[in-house]
Amino acid sequence: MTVIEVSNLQKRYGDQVAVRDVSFEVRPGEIFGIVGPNGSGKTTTVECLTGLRQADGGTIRVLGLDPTRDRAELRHQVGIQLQESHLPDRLKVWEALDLYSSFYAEPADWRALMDELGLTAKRNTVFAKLSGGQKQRLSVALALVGNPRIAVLDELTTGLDPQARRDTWQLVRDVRDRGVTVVLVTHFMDEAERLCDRLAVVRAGEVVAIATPAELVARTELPGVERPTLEDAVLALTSPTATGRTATSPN
Ligand SMILES: Nc1ncnc2c1ncn2[C@@H]1O[C@H](COP(=O)(O)OP(=O)(O)OP(=O)(O)O)[C@@H](O)[C@H]1O
Repeated sequence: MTVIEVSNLQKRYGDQVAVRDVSFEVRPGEIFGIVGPNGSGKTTTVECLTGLRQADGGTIRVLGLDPTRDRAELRHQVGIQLQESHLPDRLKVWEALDLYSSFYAEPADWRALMDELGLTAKRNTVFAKLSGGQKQRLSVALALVGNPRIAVLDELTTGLDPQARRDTWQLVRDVRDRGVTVVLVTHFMDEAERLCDRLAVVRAGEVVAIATPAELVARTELPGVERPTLEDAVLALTSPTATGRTATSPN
């Protein structure tokens, strides 16, 4: 059984091919990571699967639904935290959480989320006066406030301090333990290694490997490198000189 199925996704912006051919499946309750260089199509892919952008080709099914056609229905099932979230400058932290939770039939307890994300002391601070990391925490809280079945998190911990990163990882694990399936776009290999059950590695709009972090490392053979890391493995797969896909099938 799969929660998300992406088959031969394609997306162009004018002449620019952002996603050339992306296919993957996400299983229930897993934390599925998408990694790859800047501009390789990760954000575009997650925007297509959440219905924020319309694909030019291929098919996407999320909980059996089409994200473009069934966007209204999926909105209640999928929580999204995007790279740059903007809220009205004068909206206070608690007001944002209260407002977002009012959009959902069965919201999470926003006060508990505010607490878990270390925002309680900032509850009366307006969005414009939050630090970058605090804005990031708020965007994670807003992605989870609707009690979604799927959470899509794009560069979840960018801008967070080391303690906040670890707290956020724990929060994602807790969310997964409650049965939520997580799709996580990240540039941090420590995050991918600690958090993700499986990773899709993308390069120039194509999936070049799908495997567990440990499998990706085990497959990597680099001259002169005795114990390759996950970063070595991903760089070897995505460097401009890398060719082809790994021996095993992408799924
Ligand atoms: N709105 C847009 N209009 C035109 N081109 C875009 C737009 N959004 C993305 N692109 C282009 O599409 C390609 C893929 O971008 P995308 O943001 O999906 O990559 P990414 O893998 O998420 O990158 P990053 O790691 O830097 O966030 C890039 O070449 C980018 O310049």
